[in-house]
Amino acid sequence: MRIGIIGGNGWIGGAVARALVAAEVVPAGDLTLSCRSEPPGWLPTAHWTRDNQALADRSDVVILSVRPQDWPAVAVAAPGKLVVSVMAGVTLADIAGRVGTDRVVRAMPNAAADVGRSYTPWTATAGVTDDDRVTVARLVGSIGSGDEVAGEAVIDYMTGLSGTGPAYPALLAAALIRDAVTHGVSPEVARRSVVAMLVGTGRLLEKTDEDPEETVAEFVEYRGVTAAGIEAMRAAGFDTAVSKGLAAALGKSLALGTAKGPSDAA
Ligand SMILES: NC(=O)c1ccc[n+]([C@@H]2O[C@H](COP(=O)([O-])OP(=O)(O)OC[C@H]3O[C@@H](n4cnc5c(N)ncnc54)[C@H](OP(=O)(O)O)[C@@H]3O)[C@@H](O)[C@H]2O)c1
Ligand code: PRO
Repeated sequence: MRIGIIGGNGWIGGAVARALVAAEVVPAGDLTLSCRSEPPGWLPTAHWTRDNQALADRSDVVILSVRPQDWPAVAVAAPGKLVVSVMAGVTLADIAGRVGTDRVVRAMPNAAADVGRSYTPWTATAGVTDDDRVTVARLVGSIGSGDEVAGEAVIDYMTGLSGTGPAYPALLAAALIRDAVTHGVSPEVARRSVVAMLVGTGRLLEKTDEDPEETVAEFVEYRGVTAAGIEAMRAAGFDTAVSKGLAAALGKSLALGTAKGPSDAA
């Protein structure tokens, strides 16, 4: 299987390329990566090009990983080929029509792909075969875990949830560290403690498979220090802030799909 990544030098395209080679889904020599600027020096045994059509012609699977506002300028035909898009917002119908194939997948990874820990939901057009599904599962598995989900509405929503990856936990971490520092904790200790707390929480939730709602309820029932913190955060609008943030992210994700170019998408 030869794979091409349009936007292969980008944040996500690069992470996927490195993961595909590391997981031996594809040897670097069967990987074609395109970019607009000078090809970079990393992964020198892959085939680098600025010609997206040449990339599509020498690939069995084409991954689209340019920013949504750059998509209108990408002219590429891959008739009948499997095309996997990671672009936010851009619809299956748009991609199928522009590329000329009925085998299209929309997948939504996140930046944790860089450390093999992306959660990547994906959905497919009716033309996608069982063999294609195996291929997509291998691509998704190389950067972490994922699920096939029922339809594009789920992908549009998940773009603003798991697609944001480390962004919301990082937002929380930054607020916790800022507060700790204003209370005299050294920045290094604040950072180390908060990062350890996030990693530990993830591992714990993964291990116990417990609903986080139950974890919170357990702490609230304990009626100690943690309960005081949780209740004050909630009274100050924590849950509302999260809902409003996710609604704004969904709105932007949908808007990216209808934008026609850079100024429209800003
Ligand atoms: N970043 C995330 O956390 C994340 C998460 C989920 C999904 N996504 C989606 O993934 C896609 C890529 O995002 P990103 O963050 O990786 O963006 P990025 O770092 O800006 O990478 C995009 C790459 O696309 C290349 N490019 C643009 N137009 C091109 C063209 N006509 N032909 C070939 N290459 C072209 C750029 O190359 P040059 O540098 O040479 O211009 C750039 O390296 C987006 O659609 C985004 O919605 C991103
Ligand atoms: N990162 C990309 C963005 O912020 C797509 C989902 C997460 O647009």
